[in-house]
Amino acid sequence: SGGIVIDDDWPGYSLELFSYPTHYAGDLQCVVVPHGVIMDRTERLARNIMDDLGDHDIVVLCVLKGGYQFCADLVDKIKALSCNSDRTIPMRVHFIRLKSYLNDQSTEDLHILGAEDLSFLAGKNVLIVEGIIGTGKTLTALLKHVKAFQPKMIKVAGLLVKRVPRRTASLPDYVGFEIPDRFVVGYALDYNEYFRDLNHICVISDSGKMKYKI
Ligand SMILES: O=P(O)(O)OC[C@H]1O[C@H](OP(=O)(O)OP(=O)(O)O)[C@H](O)[C@@H]1O
Ligand SMILES: Oc1ncnc2c1N=NC2
Repeated sequence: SGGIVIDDDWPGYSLELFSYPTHYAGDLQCVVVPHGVIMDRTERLARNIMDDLGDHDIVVLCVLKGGYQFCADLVDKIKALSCNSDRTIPMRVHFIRLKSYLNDQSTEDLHILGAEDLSFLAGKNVLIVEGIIGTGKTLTALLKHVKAFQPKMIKVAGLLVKRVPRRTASLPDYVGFEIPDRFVVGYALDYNEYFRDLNHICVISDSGKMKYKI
């Protein structure tokens, strides 16, 4: 499934209805996905993953930096399921860094750091965990790279999938939310390294873009 679909014309929640760091006052336009809803959706994704991969040990490949919060919470939910059921999966977690954004634009130069040698993936079940799929360039490059090491199976969990005109990557196997094509921050998603310390997924305001522009 494409996850919870958030329509283009949905105005989002007003910020004054939630708690958020005061240093971001004026930098955010609205709340798109409150933290609590992220956690509840993640809990259900954890169960779906357990149902599909519950009988193989898996290697979780966390895509930094935008995926670290979703990966941490997803692994926690899977662990909680594992210690309350007869189906448990031993999980290993590996971190790789892919960077391609400057301001709110994807750039052409995608750097892959920490993924030089993924030979330990050979024959394993790999779960790639991403915070957001925008243009899909990152995921496309990552899948190509990971496939070269001949894992047994590759599944992708993406918290957010943007509705963009020409997405290159196919939809992830597990999607949290399908969102409009607007630049969002929070829950480890950044704008020039800011807003990772925000719990809710929000749309950045124009003044916020100006304030933290490089
Ligand atoms: O589908 P795409 O258009 O490629 O965008 C998705 C990628 O962009 C962001 O990474 P970024 O380059 O901002 O690095 P960061 O996560 O370390 O901030 C995000 O974390 C995803 O990895
Ligand atoms: O909206 C976004 N916010 C943060 N990072 C990214 C986004 N889209 N692709 C990468």
